[in-house]
Amino acid sequence: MDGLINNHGINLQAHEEGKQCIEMVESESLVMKKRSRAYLTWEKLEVAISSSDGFQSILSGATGYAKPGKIVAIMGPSGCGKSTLLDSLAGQLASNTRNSGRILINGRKRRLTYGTMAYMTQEQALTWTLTVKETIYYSAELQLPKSMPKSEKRERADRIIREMGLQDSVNTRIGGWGIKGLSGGQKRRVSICIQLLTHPKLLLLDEPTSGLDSAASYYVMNQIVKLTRQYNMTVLTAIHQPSTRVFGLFNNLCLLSLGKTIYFGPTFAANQFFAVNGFPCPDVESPADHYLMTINTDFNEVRARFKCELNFGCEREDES
Ligand SMILES: Nc1ncnc2c1ncn2[C@@H]1O[C@H](COP(=O)(O)OP(=O)(O)OP(=O)(O)O)[C@@H](O)[C@H]1O
Repeated sequence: MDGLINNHGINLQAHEEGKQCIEMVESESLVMKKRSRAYLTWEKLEVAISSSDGFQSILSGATGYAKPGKIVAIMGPSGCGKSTLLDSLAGQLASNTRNSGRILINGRKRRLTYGTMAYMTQEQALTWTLTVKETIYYSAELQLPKSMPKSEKRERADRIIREMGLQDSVNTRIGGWGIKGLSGGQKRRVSICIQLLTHPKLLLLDEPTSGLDSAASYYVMNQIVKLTRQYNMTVLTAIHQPSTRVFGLFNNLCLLSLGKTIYFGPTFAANQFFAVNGFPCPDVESPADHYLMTINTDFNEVRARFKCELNFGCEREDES
């Protein structure tokens, strides 16, 4: 890992990889070859909300990329802008916001439409009284094209149910208040199944493991990793305090704090990045927890050292 981070604290590998990714997707010939995949880049995203004093920034200069077959984890303290980043990428910002910046798919500005993108928000609603099978079959009926034969829709639904490990619960009701049904982890998996029905090239997940214990979180994320590779999907997921095992499943980390990118780069290099910049990671169970703790407790120091203005990394104030 030597040479990964220069003395400005810039994560060189991530920087290079990001530049290459942007160059690659902007090459027309490659776009043609890779058109069934989604290379996503976002540059200098700004989001502000209208308030009584004008506009207040909630996302500032966010830049990053995501590649097919890989998962980007978006992490950071509560309220740092994870959902806002996902909403921006999905083109689903609330009407009281103002935004700017560039979002490119395969090097081009385009609307993320049916079949290209699926977005599982935190408030995914399921109908308590339906069984798993009914839920997925109805969703397939609603989401898949009218021209697709019913038998094909059901085949696809059955396969996704198996892939998310729900085959033993197909006849169980979703459940809720007063109705016994699925566990929290199984409900999250049903929600993910619904998003996967259209075989999206780009999958955005907002806290797919919220409320789950570490074993259930690992199961859910591991299934997502397998499907990401199998279908060559481009996946971004916001996640809170993943265990070391879950953290190890991600390819890239986008760490936000107060709407700014503290780190963007490979998960394996995050530890070294923080160590080089004066925040050595002690021998803790979860390095991801350590980064978050650092940001939460030493926030002023982190802000003083990092200007957080550069793409794909941060620049140290004292060396710029
Ligand atoms: N449409 C909106 N109107 C007003 N405030 C908003 C809006 N969208 C986001 N915010 C504010 O912007 C900040 C970032 O919100 P966001 O939901 O992106 O954070 P988050 O990192 O996803 O938080 P959590 O981890 O708790 O889900 C919060 O302070 C939130 O209250």
